[in-house]
Amino acid sequence: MTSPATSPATVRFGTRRSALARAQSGRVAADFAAATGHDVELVEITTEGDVSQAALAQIGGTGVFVGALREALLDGRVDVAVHSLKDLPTAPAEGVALAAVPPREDPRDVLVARDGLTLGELPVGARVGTGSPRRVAQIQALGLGLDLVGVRGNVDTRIAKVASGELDAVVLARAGLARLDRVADATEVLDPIQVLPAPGQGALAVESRAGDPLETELREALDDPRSRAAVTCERAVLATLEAGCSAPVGALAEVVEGDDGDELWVRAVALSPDGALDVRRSASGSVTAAEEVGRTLAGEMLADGAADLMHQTTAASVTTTTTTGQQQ
Ligand SMILES: NCc1[nH]cc(CCC(=O)O)c1CC(=O)O
Repeated sequence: MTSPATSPATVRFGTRRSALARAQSGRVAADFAAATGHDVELVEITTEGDVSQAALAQIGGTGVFVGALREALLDGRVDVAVHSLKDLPTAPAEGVALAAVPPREDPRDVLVARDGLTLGELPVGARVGTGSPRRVAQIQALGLGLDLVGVRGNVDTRIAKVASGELDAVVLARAGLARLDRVADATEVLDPIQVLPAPGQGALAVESRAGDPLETELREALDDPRSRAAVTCERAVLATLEAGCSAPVGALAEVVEGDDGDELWVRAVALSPDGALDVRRSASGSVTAAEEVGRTLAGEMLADGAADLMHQTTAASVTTTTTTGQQQ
């Protein structure tokens, strides 16, 4: 996929340095090369999120992964930026076009546990690693008495904490394992009825400079309109809730065949950080109105008190359980 001599026609794909990012960008670049005949090249860009050991929340959320790649795109060091779509802030970026959303991987979360265990088989007090407030809240809500432990680091590092016995289990995106050929490490795929994935999980964002002729080429070669509609809907939920990528919000939209053609189905949840309270909603609508469907759904969730939930501290959630909660 890397061409030895850089000709003007070589399209440079920016990637973060992690194994997952390189696998994702490498696949997208290879697919683009196969579809168009362009020479392609991967260019590694180091981001603040890769070098900082601080908790992601303290350095501005997962948006830190995205900013450095976009900078490289805008100043011409690369022609295309590939991100995990769930890491993109919902606010649009000036000068940057979402040229393609390739076909999405299975968006669900998985458990990687010792001894092949499932969530329900883990004993009370078992140590389960995740750095995601969304996963923490939804797993706490199951009432299993698990001890949720914050973890950072790449997929390998997290799984290694189970192998070493430091943790009993970790929760990860199935898509990340799939892209690293490690799905076999998963001991349970978490049902979205219990744990809804992050908006955009399992999908990639392929960005170009806005108006660059490459934008059209990338769309034609790589874009999957159904995947794009689903993530557009999910991100509209997130944006309307005014929740960042680290908020305890899950959303999953799926395109299903209805009597009159494709239909969009979406489920969403907003939780208090401790999972004690939640607001859950679902809706269906036209694929062509994906953003509107998501916005309307989130509007209903806000009317049900979703904003208060997400910003609660643990103490506050205890005192307001009977008044604002919709525990289901
Ligand atoms: N939070 C970081 C991150 N960003 C994207 C993925 C996985 C791939 C994806 O969801 O598309 C992961 C790891 C994880 O959540 O396990």
